[in-house]
Amino acid sequence: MAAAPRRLDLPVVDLASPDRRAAARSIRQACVEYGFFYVINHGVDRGLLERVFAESRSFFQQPMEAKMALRKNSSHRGYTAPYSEKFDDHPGSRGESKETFYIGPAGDVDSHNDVNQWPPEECFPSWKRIMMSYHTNALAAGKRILSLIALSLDLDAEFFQTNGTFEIPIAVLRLLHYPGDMSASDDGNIGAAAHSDFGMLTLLATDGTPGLQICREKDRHPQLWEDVHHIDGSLIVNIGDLLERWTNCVFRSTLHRVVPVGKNRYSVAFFIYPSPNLVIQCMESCCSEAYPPRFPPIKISDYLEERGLSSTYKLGTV
Ligand SMILES: O=C(O)CCC(=O)C(=O)O
Ligand SMILES: [Fe+2]
Repeated sequence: MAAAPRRLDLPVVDLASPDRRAAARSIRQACVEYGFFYVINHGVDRGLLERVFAESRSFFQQPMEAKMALRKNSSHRGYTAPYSEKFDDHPGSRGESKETFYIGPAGDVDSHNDVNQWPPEECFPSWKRIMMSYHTNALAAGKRILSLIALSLDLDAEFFQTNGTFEIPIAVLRLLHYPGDMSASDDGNIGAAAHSDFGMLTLLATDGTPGLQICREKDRHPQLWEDVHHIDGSLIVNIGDLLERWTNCVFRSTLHRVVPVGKNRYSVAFFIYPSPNLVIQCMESCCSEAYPPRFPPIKISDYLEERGLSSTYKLGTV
C-alpha cells in the first residue's frame, strides 16, 4: 500500500508574541528548512480580507470582454487571462489556468502618476479603496515580519527600516483566480507552474481552497510535492530569491505551484522588493571563512534587470 502523504506542519509565527526572540527563532527555523511559514495576529483585519476576496470574485466573474478592457499595460498593471503565460514543462499542456490582476501603489498622494488600471467606478464603487487599503495593510504586516527576520539573522530589529529597503519599496498586489472547471487528473494541467518568487518576501492569502504545494528539494528526482494546508486567519509567508541571495542561501526560496482541484480557487499574493537604489551584499551574519559570500554586491535595479523585471516593475514609480 502506498504511504499516506506526510502532513506538512509549517511553523506558525505569532506576530503579536511578547517573546520576540522566540518568534525570531521560529522564523529562522522556518526559513532555513522550508522557506515558508504562517503568520497569525498579522494586523490585517479579517473584514478587510473578506472584502478583498469579494471584490476580486466580482471582478473575475465578469465576461472576458470586460476583463480584457483592463488588459495588463506596459507598466505591468491590470488583467492577464488564463493560459496567457505559456511554459514548456509539459508539451501538450495548455499552460497555466490562472487569471490574475496586478495592482501597485497608486502613485503619489494625489494619485498623480498612477499607472494602475481600475474597474469602472459605477460597477465597482469600493474596489480601488479596498485594494489600496489592503496594499497599505499588507506592507505594514510585511515590515513587522521583516523586523523579526532581521532579529532571526542576528541583525538589529530595525535593520530593514534604516538601511534604505523601504525608501521606495516595490510592493505589488496580485489577485489570482484558478477556474474550477478542471481537475488534477486532466493531463499536464496546472493552475500555476512550479516557480520560486523573485523578490524579498511574499505574503499570501487564500480562500481556503487547497491546491498550493511546495517542493523542498528542487534537485531531487522525482520531485516530492507537499500540500500547504490552510490555517484560518493566517497569512502564508514565503522567502523570495532576492532574500535567499542576500542571506547567502542561509534562507531558502522554495519552489511552489498550484494544482487544480476541480473547484474555483481565489488567492491574493503581495510581493515585496526593496527600493531600486539599494545595493545589497551577502549579510555578514550569513558568511564565515568556511562559508564565504556566494554572490557579489548588486543594486536592486540591476537585479531586477537581470531577472527581466525592470520594465515589469517600472522602477521608481511603484
Ligand atoms: O495562488 C497561490 O496560492 C500561489 C500564488 C503564487 O505562488 C504567486 O502568485 O507567486
Ligand atoms: Fe509564488
